[in-house]
Amino acid sequence: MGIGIFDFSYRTIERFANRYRSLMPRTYHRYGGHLVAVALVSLALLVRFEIAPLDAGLQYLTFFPAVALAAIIGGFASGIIATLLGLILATYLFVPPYYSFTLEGWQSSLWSNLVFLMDGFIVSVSIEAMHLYRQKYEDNLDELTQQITRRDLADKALAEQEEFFRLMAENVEDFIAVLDLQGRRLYNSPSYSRFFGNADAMKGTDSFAEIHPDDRERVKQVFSESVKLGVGLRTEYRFVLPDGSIRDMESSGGLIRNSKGETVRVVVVSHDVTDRKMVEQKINRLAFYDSLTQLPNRRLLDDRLEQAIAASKRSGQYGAVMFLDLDNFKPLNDNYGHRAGDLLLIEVAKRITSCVREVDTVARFGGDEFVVVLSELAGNESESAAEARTIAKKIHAALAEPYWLSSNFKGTTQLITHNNVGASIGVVLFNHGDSAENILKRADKSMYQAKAAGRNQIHFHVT
Ligand SMILES: Nc1nc2c(ncn2[C@@H]2O[C@H](COP(=O)(O)OP(=O)(O)OP(=O)(O)O)[C@@H](O)[C@H]2O)c(=O)[nH]1
Repeated sequence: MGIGIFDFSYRTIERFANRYRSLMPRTYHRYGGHLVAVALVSLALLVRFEIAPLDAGLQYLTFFPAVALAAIIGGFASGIIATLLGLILATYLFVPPYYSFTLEGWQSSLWSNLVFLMDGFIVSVSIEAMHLYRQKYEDNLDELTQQITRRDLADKALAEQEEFFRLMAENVEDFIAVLDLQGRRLYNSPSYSRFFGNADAMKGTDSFAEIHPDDRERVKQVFSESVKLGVGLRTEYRFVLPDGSIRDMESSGGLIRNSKGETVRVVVVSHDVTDRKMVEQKINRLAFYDSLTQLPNRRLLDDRLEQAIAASKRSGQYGAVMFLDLDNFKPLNDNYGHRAGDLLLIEVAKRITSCVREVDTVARFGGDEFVVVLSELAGNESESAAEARTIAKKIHAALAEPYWLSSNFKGTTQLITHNNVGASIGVVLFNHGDSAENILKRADKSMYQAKAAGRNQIHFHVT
């Protein structure tokens, strides 16, 4: 309480002192305090002279408040000036019988002068110490206030960021997950509920569990590589939903690091690309597959043939191209309609495909023409030719089987049986890295020779 009142008085006086200083030009700040010291001591002198009895020895009630005020306003030097001035005035001008400077007077008042001087000094030093202490305290307080303000601002910015992130995560269509370094889920955005029910219930579960088994190991590898390298990586995979349906996903990772720069969390942002994949597949099919038979078209055939030629060049194994044109196909169209012809072409495509291996290619070249590319035949010509001939014969046999086709010719729908579909087949072997164009030309020529030889024949190109 006592300290409180003192502190309040001190601060009030200091406030006035600051006000006083602010009114003075800057160059007079140092002397302003001294001026106040002189003024205060003069005031004390006046008070003492006018009201206090001269011999009452009440200098402490007049001069020391003046010294204290001078020290508060002007600092230590002003306090000392007030002390010295007070000492001279109190001792030599007003205390009888020492109204003048005499040796006797000086000696008699030595002790009281020294005590007065010491008191003034102690008052001035105490107030100066308080000045310094307060200054330091205020500086610390300033620093503390600034720190708190900075922390408040940082906290506010963080809270705003978190709110922004939360709003973003909870309102985007994308899937946002925060995982620990083992791939366990720490957070899943509400969008996950669309796939797996309650997103909150996913907390702590294995994030790889719902990935298609065929993709799981690859995704795990990408995840650990991303953590190891310290960079987020993109990957594609499939989710298997609880109802067994499959969604194509595309994900990219981001890493959260601690203050030491170590990775502590992985943020994965994924989006459902199922629809895009379907459109891509559709476009791809339209660009590279025949819409009627679903076989590769000429464009894809060229590509597959180039690959087969390159592989043959590397391995030294022969490959073969068969050019196949159906015999007497036109009458089927004419007699039973285009639809019946279409159905036959679809069935022919299936039967040819069933005669070859996975590595081989069956393409629809156009109309009733098909091309078969056989890869990885034998290492010598005769053996390869024998293999190709076996496959060509197999195709002949498969095509010769009866067909049951539905026809709606001239407004009536009927089921027809079509027998003995023949095909003229021209065969070319390759292994020297000849161009795809030349190989196809030769195969086409051989097919015409097979036709010329009476149809339903196999003709090998002879070099
Ligand atoms: N139904 C159907 N017919 C087609 C299609 N593309 C071509 N054609 C027909 O297939 C026939 C092919 O003509 P050709 O090969 O000369 O007829 P072909 O009777 O087999 O004659 P050869 O080959 O000499 O035995 C034409 O009548 C075309 O209109 C198709 O996509 N669907």
